[in-house]
Amino acid sequence: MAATKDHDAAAALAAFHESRAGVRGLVESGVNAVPPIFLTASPQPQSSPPTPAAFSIPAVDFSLPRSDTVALVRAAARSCGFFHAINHGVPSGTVASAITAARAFHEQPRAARSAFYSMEPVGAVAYSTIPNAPQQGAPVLPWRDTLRVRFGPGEPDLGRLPAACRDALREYQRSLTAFGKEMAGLLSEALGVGAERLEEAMRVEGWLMACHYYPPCPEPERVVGSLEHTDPSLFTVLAQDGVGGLQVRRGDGGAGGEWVDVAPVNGALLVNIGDVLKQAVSNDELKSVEHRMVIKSTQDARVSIALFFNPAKRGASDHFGPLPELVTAEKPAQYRSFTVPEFMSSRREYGHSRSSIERFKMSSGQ
Ligand SMILES: O=C(O)CCC(=O)C(=O)O
Ligand SMILES: [Fe+2]
Repeated sequence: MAATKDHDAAAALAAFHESRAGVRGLVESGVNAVPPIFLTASPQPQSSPPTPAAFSIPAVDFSLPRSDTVALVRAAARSCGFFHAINHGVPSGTVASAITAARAFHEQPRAARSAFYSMEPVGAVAYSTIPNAPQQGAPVLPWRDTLRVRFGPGEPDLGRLPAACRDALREYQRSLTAFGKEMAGLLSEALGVGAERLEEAMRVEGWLMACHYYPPCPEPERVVGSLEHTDPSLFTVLAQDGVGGLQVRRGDGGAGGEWVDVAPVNGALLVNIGDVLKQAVSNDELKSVEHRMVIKSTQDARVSIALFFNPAKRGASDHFGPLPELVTAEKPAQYRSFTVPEFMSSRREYGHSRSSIERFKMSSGQ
């Protein structure tokens, strides 16, 4: 019985990928019931339960005197792990054009976008519905299509992308690179190790971009946009439209925390701390917080763009571990050092487990 079910799911998954049209393709063809490979065993609440004290993601204003901005980054990165960057210097038109371009890519006619459908990157580009990491009760697929673009190392091969989308995404990545350098300096100062420390240690680059498209769903509570996960990055910067659906886990980062909605803030960029910064640098001073996507709408598609900042130093001898300045007799190193390729191979690019944390965690007595 179970074997038949597995076989059916594998066949349905293969047929879905062969359609090369993504979840958007299903919606275009007028499905009014969600196919089983998208169904979750535990229906998702579309809104977080009302919290006793209203919760909102902290804002960090980049136009304040620098020491004030650093203090806000420090407080947010230690408590919530997420913050909205405001007055961040990235032109609002650049962000808006990138969101429009990502939407245009995902909404172009089926035949045009299916030419890009690929699980693995072709050149710098892959467009697909990325399966969920296998997990008890989790659906095989999320209700989401993703265009991944790799901007480095070297010159990205973006020639195959439609011109409108190519130019806007390139411009956005260029602008975000400057923002990311600024962010790295602020985080470095927030850790008390001097503004240049992170950059000198690892060279911080935002090379991997994920343009997500969450189509409207006829039965939103029965699917997931993204399973809960932490990001395999130093930090991630997210631009999103106004539809919403992102939730973060509050509390100590453990499995018991409640889920709360992250309401989109017009003009803000959402920054979150990833596992590489938490572990390989901060020695658990900063928080890498679990988040997930629920589908909110039966009408509107949601678009978001995640840019993952990571060390550009990726050689076999480039080992990263807790910064020596942050290791003390009272707080010994919580993680052993690792190379970026070692870290990435310990989890999928969009992995949903925290196994990498366990893998690099020092066991007592080590
Ligand atoms: O689309 C979103 O808001 C979240 C995406 C995300 O968490 C990711 O790409 O890691
Ligand atoms: Fe994420």
